Amino acid sequence: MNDAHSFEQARRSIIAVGQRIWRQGWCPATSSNFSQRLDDERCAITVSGRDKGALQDTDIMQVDMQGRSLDGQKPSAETLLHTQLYRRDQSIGAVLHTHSVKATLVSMHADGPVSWQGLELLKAFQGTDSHEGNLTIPVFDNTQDIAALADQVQGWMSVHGTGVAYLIRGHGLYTWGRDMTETLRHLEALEFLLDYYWQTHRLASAGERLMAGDAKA
Ligand SMILES: CSCCC(=O)C(=O)COP(=O)(O)O
Ligand SMILES: [Zn+2]
Repeated sequence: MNDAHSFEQARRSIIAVGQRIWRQGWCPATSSNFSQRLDDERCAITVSGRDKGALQDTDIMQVDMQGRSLDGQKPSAETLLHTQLYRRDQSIGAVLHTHSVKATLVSMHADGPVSWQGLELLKAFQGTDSHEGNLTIPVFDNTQDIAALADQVQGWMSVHGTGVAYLIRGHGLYTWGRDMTETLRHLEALEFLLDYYWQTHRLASAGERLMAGDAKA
């Protein structure tokens, strides 16, 4: 695939994925950012501040793997979180970042990494072929210093492996995969798992309040 064709294909897939996940309510109010690898040196990424449910061709731009604009447009404020992933793992072909209510709730509730096990939907993740598998994703504190956050993510991955996703507290979810189709599957599975986590923990804490005699629980 030549350069122009590959950028055009990335634009089409980012625009389509934006429409699909915006309809789910996972990227409100211009939040979220999406990218797709073009080659070892470049990725296509959303321009900062654009409506992710109504992306136009001009809302997708190119950056190098240090996050520098290659066409004069202003890339996503969180570009370094995408390029960290592409630099770390050559097999990563697409990255999706979203701001769903469930991702935000779970990120605020969890006081450490979030885990799931015993669920059939875990098989949606590349490399997991049984519901008996376990998935754990880290939660990083939010910051406006995205370069520092990218370093922190890199440090975590050096110890624990690349994994498939992470949460940023009070902010949202990052996930990735070998291509956009796999990354979208990971995102949808994670949204299911976050919903499941939230509902089970909410029920558990309501039960605890009932046991403690709080009639309003
Ligand atoms: C209104 S959302 C605040 C910024 C953010 O978290 C986000 O995901 C969107 O930033 P971008 O620069 O990629 O549009
Ligand atoms: Zn964000």
